[in-house]
Amino acid sequence: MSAEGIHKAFGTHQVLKGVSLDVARGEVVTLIGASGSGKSTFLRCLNLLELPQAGKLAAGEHRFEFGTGRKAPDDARLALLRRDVGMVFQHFNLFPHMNVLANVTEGPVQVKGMAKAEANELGRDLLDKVGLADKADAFPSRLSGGQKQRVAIARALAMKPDVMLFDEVTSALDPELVSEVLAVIRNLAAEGMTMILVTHEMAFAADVSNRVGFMNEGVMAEIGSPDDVIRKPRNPRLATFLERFHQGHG
Ligand SMILES: Nc1ncnc2c1ncn2[C@@H]1O[C@H](COP(=O)(O)OP(=O)(O)OP(=O)(O)O)[C@@H](O)[C@H]1O
Repeated sequence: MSAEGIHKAFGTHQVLKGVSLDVARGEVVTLIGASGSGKSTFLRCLNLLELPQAGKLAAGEHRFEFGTGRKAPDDARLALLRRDVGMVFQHFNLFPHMNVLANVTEGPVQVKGMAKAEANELGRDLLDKVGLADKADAFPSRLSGGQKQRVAIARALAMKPDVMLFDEVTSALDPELVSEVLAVIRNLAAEGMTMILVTHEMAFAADVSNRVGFMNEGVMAEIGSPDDVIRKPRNPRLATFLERFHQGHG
């Protein structure tokens, strides 16, 4: 998928100042940067949870262009895009009144009209994939945060997206639960899923990403291999960010 020249302002606050990103099929790209640099906003622009004021977006056969005088895309087009560009959030937002399997099958049944039996089979396969085969009948309130987040990942995968967006999906978890969620993402990467992640897990980012982008004050200040961006940064702002980061997470 690709985004070109994405601009986004909230009121007078220009949060994204022309951000571009091209992600190849099967590629894993991680976005890092200080709090407020625009990482989440950019990610949300990639499936149009936020509508940019200017820029272009292309994902599979979906094409959008934003700018003065252009009409906002209608809900039907947005829904079609979001089928193909799945997203997992910091907070899992599971349906509390549905068991785990129903949470996973809700999308395929309601949005895609998949037959219940087929959806259940798909849902069980996906729960198996995220290590929760034995939790199909459990309700979300009985799960740990790490388990909830793995259900949320299975739910997003149930739509068979071409691209997955992960927005700080381990930030709300107790430290001991982080690795089980990262392991699921790592497996998806190994299977060739195209993914764009925002994370503060720097070692994980260095390990799993094909490329890492450093966002600073609403621009993509640097993008390159994990070696160039995380391990041997040359950009002084990036070096300062990483130094502060390591001090804070020492
Ligand atoms: N819906 C909104 N309305 C107004 N301002 C917003 C909105 N969403 C984000 N912002 C502002 O945009 C700026 C960038 O936020 P964003 O969440 O994209 O940053 P971030 O780099 O992801 O930071 P963090 O690492 O803290 O999540 C912040 O100043 C934030 O307050």
